[in-house]
Amino acid sequence: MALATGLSHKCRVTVIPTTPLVTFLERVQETALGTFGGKNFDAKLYVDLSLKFNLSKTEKAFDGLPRSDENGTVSVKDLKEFIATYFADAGDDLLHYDPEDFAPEPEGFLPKVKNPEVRAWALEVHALWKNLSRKVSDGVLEQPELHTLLPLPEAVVVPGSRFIEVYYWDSYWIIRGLLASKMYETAKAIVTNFIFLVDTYGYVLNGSRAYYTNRSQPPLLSAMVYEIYNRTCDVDLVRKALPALLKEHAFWNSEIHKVTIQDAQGCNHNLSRYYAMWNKPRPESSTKDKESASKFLSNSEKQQFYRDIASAAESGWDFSTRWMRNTSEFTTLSTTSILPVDLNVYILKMELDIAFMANVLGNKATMESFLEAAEARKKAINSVFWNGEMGQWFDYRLANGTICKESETWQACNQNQNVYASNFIPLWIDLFHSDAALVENVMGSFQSSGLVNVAGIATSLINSGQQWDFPNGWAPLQHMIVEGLLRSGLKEARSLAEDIAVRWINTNYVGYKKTGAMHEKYDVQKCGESGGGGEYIPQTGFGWSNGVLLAFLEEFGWPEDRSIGC
Ligand SMILES: OC[C@H]1O[C@H](O[C@H]2O[C@H](CO)[C@@H](O)[C@H](O)[C@H]2O)[C@H](O)[C@@H](O)[C@@H]1O
Repeated sequence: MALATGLSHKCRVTVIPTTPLVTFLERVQETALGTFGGKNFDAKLYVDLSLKFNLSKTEKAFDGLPRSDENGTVSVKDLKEFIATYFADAGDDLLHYDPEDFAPEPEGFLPKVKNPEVRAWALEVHALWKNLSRKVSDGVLEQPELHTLLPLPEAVVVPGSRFIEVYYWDSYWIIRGLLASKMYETAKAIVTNFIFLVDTYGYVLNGSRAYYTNRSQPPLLSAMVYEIYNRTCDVDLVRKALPALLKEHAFWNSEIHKVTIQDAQGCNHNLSRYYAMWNKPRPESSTKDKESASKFLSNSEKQQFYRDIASAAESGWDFSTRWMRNTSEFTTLSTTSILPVDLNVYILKMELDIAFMANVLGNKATMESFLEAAEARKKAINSVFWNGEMGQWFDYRLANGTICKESETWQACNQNQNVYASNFIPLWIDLFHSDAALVENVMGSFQSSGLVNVAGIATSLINSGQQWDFPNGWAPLQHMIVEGLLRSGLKEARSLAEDIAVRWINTNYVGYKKTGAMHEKYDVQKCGESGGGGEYIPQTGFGWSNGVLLAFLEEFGWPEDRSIGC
């Protein structure tokens, strides 16, 4: 249940309270940092622990641990013993699962991949779906209060390494890979879980943990259903999904998300922003967030900063200079006062997908009203974000802090003219391809932007040390831009798309041969190198990278006589 207080509805302090277990585990996390020190410390590990006994017994034992007089530190021996006695291992509640629709070499698998070396590697990556498939244990269903893992009805595919639960936007690219792997039932099971989350919470959560209930992630459920339907023609899936999609659409257009911008002609445009329903440190990174917020003196400044941190996590771009007013100062993070291009593209896609699905189900009224909504959002995207001179769509910064006003007047200087891969995400949507001259303008701007590097598309041009900035390249961003170029129908765009896909496949391959793993992100300056930066060590596994690789190989294939590598 959301708690809302305050005067103006735009400025309401909307917070979804967390569970007593999460609050307790944050205390354990803080103690662990004091005891074990910051080296190799992963704060998330502690909020993922599940209890062996009830919370009050565990808390009593924790409070009884001997602490040093000076700073209250627990000894390494005592804390290790306490953890071993009172907690099951992180990940014990999500069991390995053998997907029934997995075949070692499915019929019709990547028909255009002719090179035997690439084919053998693609089959290894395909086999990773087995490693990454999980099902919630019966223990979680029977005693949910002992776990921060949330019960889900069906199996899931997780990203990998520290990310041992299902994630929302990752799953779109996981599903694209599963479709290339002909694992339609596994793909549908993921969607069924997300429909369950919408039914339960009103939106799809960032991930399936009690500490993620205060926010969503880039909304791609409709895109998942659309892709699965295109392959399977499963009308029942569409019938089950449509009510959840309508609910999700309402969530992203609710008071806290919707912002109205008035253009120079006096026309109002509604757009959406990220807005986490939270104003405290993120439990999975509580110790880090407290440290970052320590420079703020007042409670209300701290609360706003925490909301902006959680909202950046909601954007999937955690963290990036995109959300900072001063790109060299993390504490200027102001996610909630930015209207993001990509979020509005995803919502526009949701509107088009809903119209498509309503048509499949013969619901003409819904179809028409969502086509109208999509047209209005396209107009808004072009009025507020588009910059013809630069050939890009720029994020729009709301004036000074979180918007509390009903609407704001558009000003050119509020477009954030820094170059980000997200400035080109509208290309992903067919609606933006109707004007060939515009597509050519965007393509030229993209090619000269500095984003296209030897091993793929960089996230930005700013090397901030944050993981959603230069020199990192992320699979989802490669995929949306490549697919957008491809769909534009221009011949040169197709060859640029293929060129980028080949660079990406090469870097994935060399990285895999060197380390035996697929990586969460890559360094686009050096072929075969994984990415870095950010608040946790680089992860492997990795759901969306595997998905994008298989989707690229399915689309472009690999000729027998083309060698692979850098
Ligand atoms: O623990 C820190 C943050 O980790 C997640 O974000 C990153 O991993 C996700 C899973 O691959 C991915 O969806 C996201 O784009 C990454 O930045 C998590 O989603 C955050 O909420 C969390 O605070």
